[in-house]
Amino acid sequence: MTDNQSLHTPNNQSNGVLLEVRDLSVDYYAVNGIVHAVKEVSFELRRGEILGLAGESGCGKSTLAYAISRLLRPPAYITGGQVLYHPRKPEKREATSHIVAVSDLSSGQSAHNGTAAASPLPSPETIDVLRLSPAQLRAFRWNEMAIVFQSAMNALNPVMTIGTQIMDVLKTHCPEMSTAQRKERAAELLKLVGIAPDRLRSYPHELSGGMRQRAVIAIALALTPELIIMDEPTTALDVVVQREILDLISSLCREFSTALIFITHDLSLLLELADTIAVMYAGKMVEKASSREFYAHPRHPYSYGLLNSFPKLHGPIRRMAGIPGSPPDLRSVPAGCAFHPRCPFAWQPCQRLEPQLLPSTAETPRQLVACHLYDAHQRPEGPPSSAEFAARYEALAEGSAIV
Ligand SMILES: Nc1ncnc2c1ncn2[C@@H]1O[C@H](COP(=O)(O)OP(=O)(O)OP(=O)(O)O)[C@@H](O)[C@H]1O
Repeated sequence: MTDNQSLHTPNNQSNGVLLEVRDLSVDYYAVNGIVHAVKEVSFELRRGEILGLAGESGCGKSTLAYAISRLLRPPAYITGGQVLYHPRKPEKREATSHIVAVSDLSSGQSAHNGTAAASPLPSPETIDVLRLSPAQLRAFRWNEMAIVFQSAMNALNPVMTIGTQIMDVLKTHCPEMSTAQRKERAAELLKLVGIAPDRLRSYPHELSGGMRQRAVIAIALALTPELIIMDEPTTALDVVVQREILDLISSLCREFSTALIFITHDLSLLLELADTIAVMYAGKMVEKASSREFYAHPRHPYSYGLLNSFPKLHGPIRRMAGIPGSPPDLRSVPAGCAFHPRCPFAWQPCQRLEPQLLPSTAETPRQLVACHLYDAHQRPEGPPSSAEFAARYEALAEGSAIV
């Protein structure tokens, strides 16, 4: 990948923060023990920003996304934290004006007793997502946030035409629209995702996988949400169609300034799509950086290993080292840094102190990393160089002992 390719830097216009996740924790109360799937995860998402969530299978990416969208079901429980959403559009504020605001919650009003819905509040500046009532949540989900799952294209109703399915969403959430307006809007949405409007009359089985996924994206866009969460939306598609869908998602997000949380195992794909990359390991966020910074200098040893587990299309040829071992059982994560048993740099503090997500270096304050290598108290000589990272992982690939 070259510099002039699509390694985006965050959109730093005056458009501020859309979503704040603060110390969010989720446990699964499974029969064989408590799984700490998400642990005190905090991050901010700006309007129009594309955030890519990466990490090995089972590190908590989907659980985090489900928690933000309040789609978790028992045995999953949110055990702490906040999800704060800052709406922008005046018309959207009107649509969600019955949603309880943080300021009103702090005055003691319950979000769950229906009072808020019965007496509409002034347009909230901040929506406390975890405290919305089921009715408020339904409005919030469609008006402000849409979710596209991996299997979404198979979740289309097989006995309803695509047009009916799009128009149903509009009918439920925009009852003021006439049938003709709904039809017009449905055709517009299909066009937007590159499907000919005459396909409104098609049933899902009459569309290819790529077209079904496009139709799902059209449904997600129906109410022009400000935030879309996509969990592995392209994994079931072949690489050519995958590329087309990604280009589509990217251009739609840029066009409408829609923020996107995109989850995938495929880090190389994220580097092309996302403004920001967040890496999770064992339920925690261990690094967050712009795609450009991340690609140039992954700071966490885990990020380095992850990035070097994928072949590069550009730049010098080098060995793919991979990461030895496997992620821990989330019912009993190792003390200290959860990655230390697999880390080629682990030393004493890593076994007892849990590192916090902090600015990596003075020069890269926006690149956050949770690693003692960047803690001047623990390592006064400063973090290792890129060459040292490469050498340690090279040694692992050669089968040398971890230092
Ligand atoms: N219903 C459940 N009961 C118990 N544990 C669960 C349940 N669902 C998920 N988990 C556990 O929670 C952890 C996080 O799972 P999650 O699906 O969020 O990870 P992920 O990073 O999205 O993985 P993948 O990329 O494979 O989808 C895993 O250890 C998983 O085994």
